[in-house]
Order: sequence, then structure tokens, then C-alpha cells
Amino acid sequence: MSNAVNVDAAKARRDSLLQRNMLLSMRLNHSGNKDATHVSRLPAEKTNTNWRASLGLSRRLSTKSTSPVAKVTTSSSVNNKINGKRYSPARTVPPSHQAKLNVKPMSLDDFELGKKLGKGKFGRVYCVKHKKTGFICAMKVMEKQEIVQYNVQKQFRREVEIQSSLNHQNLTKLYGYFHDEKRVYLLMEYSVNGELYKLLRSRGPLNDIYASHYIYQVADALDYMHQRNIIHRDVKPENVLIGFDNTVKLTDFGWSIISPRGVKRKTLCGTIDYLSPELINLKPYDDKVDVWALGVLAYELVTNAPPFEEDTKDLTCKRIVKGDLRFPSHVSSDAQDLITQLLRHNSQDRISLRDVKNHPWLVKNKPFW
Ligand SMILES: Nc1ncnc2c1ncn2[C@@H]1O[C@H](COP(=O)(O)OP(=O)(O)OP(=O)(O)O)[C@@H](O)[C@H]1O
Repeated sequence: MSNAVNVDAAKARRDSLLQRNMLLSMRLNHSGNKDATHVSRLPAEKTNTNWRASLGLSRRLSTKSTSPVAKVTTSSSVNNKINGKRYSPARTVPPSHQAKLNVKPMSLDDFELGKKLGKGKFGRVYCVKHKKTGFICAMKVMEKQEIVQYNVQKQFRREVEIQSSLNHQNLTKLYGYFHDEKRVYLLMEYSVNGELYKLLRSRGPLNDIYASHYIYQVADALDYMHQRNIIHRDVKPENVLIGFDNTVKLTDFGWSIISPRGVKRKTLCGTIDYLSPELINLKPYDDKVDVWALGVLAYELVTNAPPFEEDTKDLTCKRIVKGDLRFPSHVSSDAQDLITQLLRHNSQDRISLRDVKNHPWLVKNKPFW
């Protein structure tokens, strides 16, 4: 079998949506969990909805003078309060102001299309150049019809709102979006070296210097998100992109959720190999599911395979719940110590993200990053 076929097969196994639905149907067969049902609604009934209204996205644009690409905003604020303040990721510029600012809405004509960077479930991603300024970014192109057909308007809207509200060096920035009759275009920060997943498949396992550097950055990004009461819920190497100088960017906020502290959630999500015991057991959960996933990621970086991988998903789930964690002998004792502290069965016993950043495995390797 060729390497490409191997990579595709491995990737298919890890496909979040398929796994979620598979696990969900396993679950529904014996538990009928109400909170999980929304992830199984594929494909949807709706096809001729007013797509913009149904996505909750505005046609209006706003500008930010510091960015060469006009900042585009969503019309609706998220109906959540964080620490007593209303969470409003992006403001809408009233039409009257736009007239005064003479803002011209962006369109595809403003960009020169470059290399295709990849293809996701709901679109293709290209490297593009903003013609007027030469600004390079990644453009995700999605068919409106597919968004509505697969009933992912809500997920898409939340992804846009959350991603545009985040500003951290290790999170892929969303600069803005625009649309035409058929498609929606998202403009994002471009990561030149692609997915960590592909790097692992071609060059893994990574040595402690690279692995600890990547784990530090993802921990810092998650810490930033959790401080804003946002849980990522889909941390895995496919969702970590690599930029220049080994800077990594956590990406794909399709399963991210705003979850005020103290409020536990129940929706099932994530990729099987990265699911925490509380998710598998359908227990209420909080941001500690990301801490668990960080432990799985650290293990995968230093061994090239997730810690509980088995031939069937059922067996994988059983090993996760049992906490059957074993290390190959080449994994350093410091790495083992951190991973063990991240992969504690009881979520409250897991190491905090702040302590992750001060763990000896990271501190000792830091001078070599
Ligand atoms: N900002 C970016 N910079 C560089 N490459 C990117 C960027 N965003 C996406 N890509 C590449 O494009 C591919 C497709 O990305 P996309 O976000 O559409 O889908 P995905 O993450 O594979 O999966 P999903 O459909 O589950 O969201 C990715 O696998 C990645 O290689």
C-alpha cells in the first residue's frame, strides 16, 4: 500500500464527524441521550432556507484600519454572558457609518487565487493574495447549499463568532468573511507549513525539543481560550497548523463552545482517540476535556500513535475508560510524568494548564526551542 493511501486511511479513521456520529449511534442504541442528538442530524431536511438569515450572518462589513483586509463582522452577538458581561465577539457597523467610511464590501475579485492548501468536509482552502495590499492569507471557500443541506448553520455561525473573537499567537486568526450568490469565503491567517498531523505521519515521532515546544504553545492557546470560558473540544494534530519558525496555531473552532465556569456540558463531540473518560461515559464535562486531549496529543507527538489506540473503536473506548496507559521505553521520564498528569481519569485531578507550562519537561527543553 502506498504511503498516501496509508495516510488517507489513517485520516479517515480519525475523521471527527464520522466518529462522532458512529459513537453517537453506539450510544443512542443503549442510552438514548437527549443532549447528543443534534450531532446526528445529517443530512438535513432544509434546502431552500434564506441561508444568510439561517446562518445568522450579516451582509454588512466593518473596517479596522490596522488590517489590510477589512474586518468583517457578524450581525448577531452570542447570547451568552461571561463573568456578568455580555459576550459580543464582533460589533456590527451600522449602515449609516459604512456610508461615511466609504467601505467597499470585499469580493473574490479583490484576491489572487494561489495554491490549494487542502479540502475539508465543507470546503476547500486556498492561499490567496489581497491584490491591493499584497497581504497573504488562507481563504476557505464553502458552498452555501452544502452548509444548509448538512444543517450545520448553527455550528458554522458559532465557529465564525468564536474564531473572530479570539486573538492569540497560537490560534488561527479569522480576519473576516464575505459571500456571493453561491459561496461563503472565510479569510484566515495562513500557516505555511500545514498540519501537524502530516508532519507526524511523515517525520514522527518528534523528539522532546519539538514535542515540548508544540505542547507549550497549544497549552498556552487553550489557557487563553479557557480564561474566556471557551472550550475547544476537538484538539488533535489535524487541528494544529504549523507556521514559520515552529509556531503552531490551534485551528478549527467548529466544535468550540462558550461555557461559563461551573456550568457542565453534555453534548458528545471530539475524535474517538482524543475523547476523555467523562465524554465516553456521557457525564457532564467542562474545559478539562481539552486538558485530556492535550495529554493525548503529547503522547502522540512522542510516540507517533495515540495512547489508547486499538483495532476497534469499542476497544479504544474501553481502554480510555479503564485508564490503561502504557509508554514505550524510549519516552523520557519527564514526558511520561506530564502525560500521566494530563491523562488522569478524574478530570479534577488533571494538571492545570498553568502548571503544564511550568512542568520540568517544558522548562528543561525551553532553551533549545
Ligand atoms: N489557515 C490555514 N493555513 C494553511 N493551511 C490551512 C489553513 N486552514 C486549512 N488549511 C489546510 O486546508 C485543509 C482543509 O481545511 P478545513 O478547515 O477546510 O478542513 P479540515 O480542518 O480538514 O476539516 P473539517 O472539515 O473537519 O473542518 C486542512 O487540512 C489544512 O491542511
